[in-house]
Amino acid sequence: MDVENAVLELCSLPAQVLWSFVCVYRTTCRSPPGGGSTLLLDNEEEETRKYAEPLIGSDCRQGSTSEMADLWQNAMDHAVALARRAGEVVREALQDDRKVMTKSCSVDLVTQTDQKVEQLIIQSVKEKFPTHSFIGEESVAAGEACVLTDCPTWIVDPIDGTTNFVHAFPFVAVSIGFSVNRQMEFAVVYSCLEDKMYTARRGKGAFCNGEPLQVSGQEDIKQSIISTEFGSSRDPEAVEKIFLSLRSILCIPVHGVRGAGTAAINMCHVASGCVEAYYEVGIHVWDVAAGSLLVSEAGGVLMDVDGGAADLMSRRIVAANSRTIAERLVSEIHSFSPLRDDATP
Ligand SMILES: Nc1ncnc2c1ncn2[C@@H]1O[C@H](CO)[C@@H](O)[C@H]1OP(=O)(O)O
Ligand SMILES: [Mg+2]
Repeated sequence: MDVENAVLELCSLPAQVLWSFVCVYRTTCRSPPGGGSTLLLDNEEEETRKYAEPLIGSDCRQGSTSEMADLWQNAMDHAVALARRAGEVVREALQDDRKVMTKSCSVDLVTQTDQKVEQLIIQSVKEKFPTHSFIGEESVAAGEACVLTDCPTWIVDPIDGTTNFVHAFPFVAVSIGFSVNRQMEFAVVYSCLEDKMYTARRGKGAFCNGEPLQVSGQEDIKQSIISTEFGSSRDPEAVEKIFLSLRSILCIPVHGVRGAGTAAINMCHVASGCVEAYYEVGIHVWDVAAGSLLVSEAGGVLMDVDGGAADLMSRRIVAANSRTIAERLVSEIHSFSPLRDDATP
């Protein structure tokens, strides 16, 4: 059962009874050693107690239930602080020469700053939340598995927009998504050169620097801006499909096609309402995990490029202000299927 729903259902019980339930739940829901999902973990004890305690002497039915049930606020606060620190490192690195290396091909770039920022984030999270899992762009590039389990998982792109960073093109983001039971719980995208901190918490809305975000209300694709990227694949078949899609969409016609050079910021633009939709084939889970929650919490929809359910591991995404715009886009996209992020080698 969902932890938060369980707590909500029990909110009419006296505080002492509730705390007993929490202790029993903690004991009974642990995974067997070495496998399975973990619902409540040692380091969440503090959070659990924090949100149970306000019940004492108060009637939870009068308003504090959502706060009480938010078990992950402490982790989210930590993610925001880490993203801000990572952003400082990125800004400082822009003052220096950037040594550029390549990964899958000559236009898939990485710098020492990508690696340094990912290490900074992962080390800090490991100290504070030692039982949590990670999927990090540079860790996967170094050979770690890219598998999403039910465990609390930090999905980290230390620099989304590395090509922009290398060229000092001013859209660079630190992207941190957090999932539990394979569902996004919170999202932090820090656009560090604009100093914009985008945050979202499941069921509680999306924000930029604390201001609530709302997707555009535009339902006519001919009055819309669509964003996408060319990505890093130069495989002729993929490039052909990318151009066919772009041509079809441009000639609907739409008001314009844009691309910030980072999937995370493109999705923040959808959440903010200045772009109606973003689509791309070839992205990775770390590019879109946080952005997906920002879009849905701002009132938008997520979809596969063929119109099915969005799948963060599939390397295909449509993120739109509405189902109408998403489905219209899908009808113009020439889709293809890159190797999934969780494909077994
Ligand atoms: N040459 C390139 N041009 C555009 N995006 C690229 C790219 N190489 C990799 N990407 C990645 O693909 C995503 C969507 O285009 C971007 O967010 C970017 O994430 P990255 O900077 O974290 O690698
Ligand atoms: Mg990225």
